[in-house]
Amino acid sequence: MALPDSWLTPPPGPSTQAIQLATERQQVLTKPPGSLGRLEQLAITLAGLTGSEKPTIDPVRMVIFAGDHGVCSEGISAFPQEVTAQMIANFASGGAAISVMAQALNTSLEVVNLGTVGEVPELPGVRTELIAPSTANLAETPAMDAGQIEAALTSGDNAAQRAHQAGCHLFIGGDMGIGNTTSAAAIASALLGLPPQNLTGPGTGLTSEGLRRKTRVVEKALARHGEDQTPLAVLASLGGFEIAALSGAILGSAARGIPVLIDGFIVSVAALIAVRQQPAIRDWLLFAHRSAEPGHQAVLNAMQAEPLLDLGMRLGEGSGAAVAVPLLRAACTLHNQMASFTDAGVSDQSGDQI
Ligand SMILES: Cc1cc2ncn([C@H]3O[C@H](COP(=O)(O)O)[C@@H](O)[C@H]3O)c2cc1C
Ligand SMILES: O=C(O)c1cccnc1
Repeated sequence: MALPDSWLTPPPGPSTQAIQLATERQQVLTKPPGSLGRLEQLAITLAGLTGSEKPTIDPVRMVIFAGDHGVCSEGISAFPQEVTAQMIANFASGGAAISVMAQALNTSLEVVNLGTVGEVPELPGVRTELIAPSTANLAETPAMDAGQIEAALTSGDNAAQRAHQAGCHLFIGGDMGIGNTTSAAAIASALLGLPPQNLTGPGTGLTSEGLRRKTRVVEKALARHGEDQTPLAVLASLGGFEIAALSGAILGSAARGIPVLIDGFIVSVAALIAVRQQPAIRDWLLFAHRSAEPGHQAVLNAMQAEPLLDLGMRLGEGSGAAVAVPLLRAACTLHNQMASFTDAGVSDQSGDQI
């Protein structure tokens, strides 16, 4: 299988010199040290990742990967499978949550269609990179064959390459695929060795009866899959086109020195695959929010991630990451533009501790 280089090569480390300079700068800005809370460390982290004492996240690149899931035939979503294709059109026409946020934040938004059961016409802003109309039903057989997973990973890596060529300083990946919370729960169960019951949630809004059925489907998929925890094997067996592309995009961004702002449950599961494959990429990940999907916390714990926001969001599309962009911008602007004690003629903290 011809995997992208980023799947095999460790990413560069953050710049220790930029971290040192940014840490010193934080100490001399006109505020009590530590008073900007997590925004201070965020600026220092971004300095290390961008290799600049004064970091920026702009331009930001957002990419939504879309694909359908064969497991929908098990009745595991509150919504019909056609919604995946319909939402691609909605992304293109500007009506989806992530489209509205991209417009408001003045960021570029790409949509990559990896294959849907419903038909999608050629639309501006939508790249058509069809792999198949959907994955196979992961409760019965592996979701993807070798050629399909390779195509999905490469699609993600190519998106990271486009972001790199465009000089982007932050990558946000988003997901669209009815049924993908089932796939993500199965992947997380396999990788974390936790019971499906702990990781399977209502997704788009299943009833408690629906949730019981979904949990049984994930249990069946895991029994079929077995014990193999190799990231690529888990992804092929239990994943989706968009989840694999997200893993490829995350690895590809880190390999090219682009920090990645991770969205909710689905993107975090894609990140977990990437981290298990290449632990050094963990440094390149910032976590935007805690999804209301109950499995998310265990996935965050596995990566020692403390997200910035906890708003009860459970949409996907990269929407939680988009909502956190102004926080990252604020961290950079404060760090870059505040005056130092010396420049502003403000007295420094006295040596006498009272
Ligand atoms: C209108 C609509 C817009 C969405 N945008 C993201 N998702 C999210 O919900 C789906 C996963 O939930 P489940 O596993 O329960 O199907 C994915 O498509 C995900 O991107 C949406 C879902 C719907 C219905
Ligand atoms: O947190 C997510 O990524 C999520 C939650 C529910 C449905 N779709 C996505």
